[in-house]
Amino acid sequence: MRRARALDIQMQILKWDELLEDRKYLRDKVQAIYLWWHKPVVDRELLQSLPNLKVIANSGVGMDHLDLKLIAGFGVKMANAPHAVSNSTADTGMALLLASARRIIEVAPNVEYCEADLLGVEVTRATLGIIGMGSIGYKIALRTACLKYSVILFYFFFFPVRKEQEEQLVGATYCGKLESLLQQSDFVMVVVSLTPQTRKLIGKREMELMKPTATLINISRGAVVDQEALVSALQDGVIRAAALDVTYPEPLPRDHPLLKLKNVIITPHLGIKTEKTARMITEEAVENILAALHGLPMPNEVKL
Ligand SMILES: O=CC(=O)O
Repeated sequence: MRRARALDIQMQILKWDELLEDRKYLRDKVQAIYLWWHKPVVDRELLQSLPNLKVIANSGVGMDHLDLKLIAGFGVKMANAPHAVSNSTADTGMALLLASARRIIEVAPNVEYCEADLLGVEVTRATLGIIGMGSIGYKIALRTACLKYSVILFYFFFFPVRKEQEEQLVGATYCGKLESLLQQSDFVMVVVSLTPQTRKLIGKREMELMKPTATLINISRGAVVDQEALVSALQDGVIRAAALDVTYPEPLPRDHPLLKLKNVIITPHLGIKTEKTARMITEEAVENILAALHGLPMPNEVKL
């Protein structure tokens, strides 16, 4: 808001419900949309009804819920919030990794005993493969330094430029092939965005390449992992365990086979949900909106 005043912008914030009512004069005013948790749904009808719309700012990093081509076709700019979300999402990934390694969720209700067969796996000096070296992947790698992890990174093809400086900073080894990352890792952390190229990136074949003692952690989007293949892999001991903050659909139906397995932890897309992150996301969105409205470069513009 301070920034808004400095730039002499008069902002009127409209609630979505107000726009849904048939009040054309309000719709004509709208220049920016801040999408809070994927709402409202941005479809052709909506875009046609907002003739002065210039920018859509998303409250998170993933843009898979948006038809980017359609939006760009209306001449509307788009932005996400990759920096605001990186710490809380990396924390969620680490929490899932540690909880799965030490079987915390499975064991926690049983406070009266500790059976010998409840052995977990050690994380110190394990090998962690991070698929995706965006801002979240990097923050995970940073967090593992104190566990003396051997961190290997696989950049997916939409990170065409290697980030060698970051690799050195976190002591990571770049791994050119997904296959070798899967074969070497004790923990595989999936952090790529969902795109047509990454849909079901981790399927039956990829799980079979993993060690039978390995754990798969997904904090990106459910559809990056083939969920049917995952159920079989977990049932048949192809991999040790999975920890998922994302699934498809969300939430899973109550009778979904994943919910019946002991070697799975599922959290309800908790990734970025902290108070501080919520505030930072909004700040990042406002910065992008103001830049777009002033015709300035947007810090986090998402282009096709
Ligand atoms: O899911 C969270 C995000 O897209 O940032």
